[in-house]
Amino acid sequence: MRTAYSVQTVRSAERALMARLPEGALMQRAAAGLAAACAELLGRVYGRRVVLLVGSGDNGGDALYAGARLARRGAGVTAVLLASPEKTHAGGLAALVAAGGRPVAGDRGADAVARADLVVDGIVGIGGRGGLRADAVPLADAVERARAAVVAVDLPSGVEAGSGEVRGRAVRADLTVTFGTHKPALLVDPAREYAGSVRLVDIGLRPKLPAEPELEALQHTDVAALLPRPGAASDKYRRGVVGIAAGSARYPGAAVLAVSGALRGGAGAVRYVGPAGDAVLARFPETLVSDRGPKEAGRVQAWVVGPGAGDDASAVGEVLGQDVPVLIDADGLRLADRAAVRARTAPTLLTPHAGEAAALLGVAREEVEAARLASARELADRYGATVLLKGSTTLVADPGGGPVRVNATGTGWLATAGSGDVLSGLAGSLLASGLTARDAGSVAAYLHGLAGRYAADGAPAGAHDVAAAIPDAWRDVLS
Ligand SMILES: NC(=O)C1=CN([C@@H]2O[C@H](COP(=O)(O)OP(=O)(O)OC[C@H]3O[C@@H](n4cnc5c(N)ncnc54)[C@H](O)[C@@H]3O)[C@@H](O)[C@H]2O)[C@@H](O)CC1
Ligand SMILES: [K+]
Repeated sequence: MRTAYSVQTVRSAERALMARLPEGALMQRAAAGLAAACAELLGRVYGRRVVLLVGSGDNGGDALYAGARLARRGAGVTAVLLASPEKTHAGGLAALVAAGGRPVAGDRGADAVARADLVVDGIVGIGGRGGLRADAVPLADAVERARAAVVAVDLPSGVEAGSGEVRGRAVRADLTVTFGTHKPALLVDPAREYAGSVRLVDIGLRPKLPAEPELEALQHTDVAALLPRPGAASDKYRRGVVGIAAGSARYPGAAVLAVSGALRGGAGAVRYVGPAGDAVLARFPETLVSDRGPKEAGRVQAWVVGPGAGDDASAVGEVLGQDVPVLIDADGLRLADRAAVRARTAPTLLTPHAGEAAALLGVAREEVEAARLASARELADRYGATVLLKGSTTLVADPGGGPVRVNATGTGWLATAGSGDVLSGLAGSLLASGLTARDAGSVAAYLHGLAGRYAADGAPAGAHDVAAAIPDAWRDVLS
């Protein structure tokens, strides 16, 4: 499991660790890791031109000490100081000068950046607020124009460390070297896109961090441990039956696609109710098609409702009244009564994309995209339900707090019609197999993302290809 902690938690863990170490020891650990990553990226250090962008805080201190290490190995190091030398990290600046590095004032930074092989962004780290300040913006522009590789110190400067929001200009890095633990911005879009690849440097912080992180990203082994496996005594009913109430005369395909995901999600059987039974059977004869409403369709262990439902609210209402886990997607989100969702005692999983989440929250879509973490949490609390917010990094938030799951297996190719229907079927199937809403949502997002990669393999793929690739993703996780 990859984890990220809030800025406040990182600060208090750092304080606890620093109290037991000689002064400056933590910064030396950080700088050593940073310098090693820079050297690796450069290949050869001797004779290369390194430019440090140095803000007035400890983030700048890290950059200066790392720059001193590179200067001692023969790099030509220029430190662009955003603040006056008196307001710059004193120890770091002295170390850089002693190693032969050259400090210059901020207004000479753009020229230096243009000639650099490597730029180290130490403008601001976890102490930053509200995008880059005006004096740092021309440097960020110069960095974007430059051919140099860009390494961000702890975080790309300008992103909001704790939320992943980017409210203004921020530096775009090829690599971010972060210390002690990931910060939420390194896992959540849009900030994540600014970070490039991320390397975590161990500075000994882990024992001081609490058990519960702010964010969790599942890895293969975590997903493997959660996947349902049939035992010797399993039959189709014990493996779980998932009910799909989806599709309409206008959108029969949504039903077919939701069933296609559900059949690959581990439930023992898929039951379908709705007007698209013929289309479903034509494609998947193993489906149990019922011509009654959800209430009379027979037992299921979980329901999926909403994909392609159009404007028919009756199925949503019937499903919400049943005391089994329910996943609500697409049209169902609009049709579901919030009070009815809140009143449920069995788990509910809502799976909106940013536009649907915005409609439920009564804000603009752009606001949800800018503040994904806060939006997922807010929606979960308003509905008293688990929320899976789709996107290039999918988030899964439980109501009432606790770590939010973040999934990064997705690919841009998944942004294709019907792909969400497949995800809802898959997640519903996992719910029927007995996973919690949080686990079902995050495992489904993980498998769906991997399946998207297999299906696309560098070229466009349709939603039905994604569904067909789920078994490959499943095998990959277990191997
Ligand atoms: N505390 C610790 O034990 C450690 C801290 N480390 C480094 O220290 C950093 C945190 O240092 P600080 O608390 O000094 O804070 P930062 O260095 O992140 O930022 C504070 C400075 O940035 C300026 N600033 C704030 N917002 C800005 C903006 N929007 N645009 C431009 N400048 C802005 C402020 O004036 C302040 O001087 C971490 O990110 C990490 O790089 C590491 O050395 C590891 C150990
Ligand atoms: K930085």
